[in-house]
Amino acid sequence: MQPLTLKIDSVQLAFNERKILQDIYLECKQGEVVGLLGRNGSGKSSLLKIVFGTLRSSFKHVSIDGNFIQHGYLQSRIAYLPQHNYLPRGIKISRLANILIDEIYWNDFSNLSIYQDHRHKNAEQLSGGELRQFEMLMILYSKADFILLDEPFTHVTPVQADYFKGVIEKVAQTKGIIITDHQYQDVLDISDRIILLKDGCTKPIKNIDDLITHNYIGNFR
Ligand SMILES: Nc1ncnc2c1ncn2[C@@H]1O[C@H](COP(=O)(O)OP(=O)(O)OP(=O)(O)O)[C@@H](O)[C@H]1O
Repeated sequence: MQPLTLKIDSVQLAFNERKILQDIYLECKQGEVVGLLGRNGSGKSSLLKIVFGTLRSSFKHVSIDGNFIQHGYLQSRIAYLPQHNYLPRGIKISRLANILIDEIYWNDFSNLSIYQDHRHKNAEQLSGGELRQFEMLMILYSKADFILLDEPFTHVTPVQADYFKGVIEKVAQTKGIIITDHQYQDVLDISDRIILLKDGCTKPIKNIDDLITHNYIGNFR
């Protein structure tokens, strides 16, 4: 089957007449990881929420293979890992897993020691790091064609971040992934393409020098 393409175009967002997003163009195909970088407050989370459909913008064009998507969260087309915790507190991990995990990934997920050790617990009985691991894994192993990851490496140890990078690369064989995180080296490691969000506009980044030119990172060389 041909890989699907998620297209995000002409997003316009302002808060209290302050323009946040104004010239946005982003594409992601199943099979690729697109890294979205940008300074604090540049609008990365807002853009991901607009694509997912939980934040309204004055204009947007989001489509999958030409079919307009108003609410990405419907029909499991798009899954989104927000910065904050999202799993409901009072439901057992095993029950959530049964609902959220795609059957093709069930063996990968259910054999993980973290699942074996904690499946009988509710989310509120997990440590912050354990909860974040489950939230991340349940998004990555979900049925969605496209995955949006907002700061997946924040609050996790380097070893966990490396493990997540491996899972991202694995599921990206069949899914399209857009990832943003301030651990930019981790993002560079796994991304096929990098887009910088600056002054409300998306800018394709060709190499590390572009990130220096755009003042996203300093020139330490
Ligand atoms: N509900 C809101 N009302 C008013 N302003 C908002 C609202 N949500 C976000 N903003 C502002 O919009 C801008 C973009 O916020 P956003 O969270 O999208 O940035 P970000 O690039 O994800 O930042 P960070 O890297 O710090 O997480 C910020 O200046 C923020 O203060």
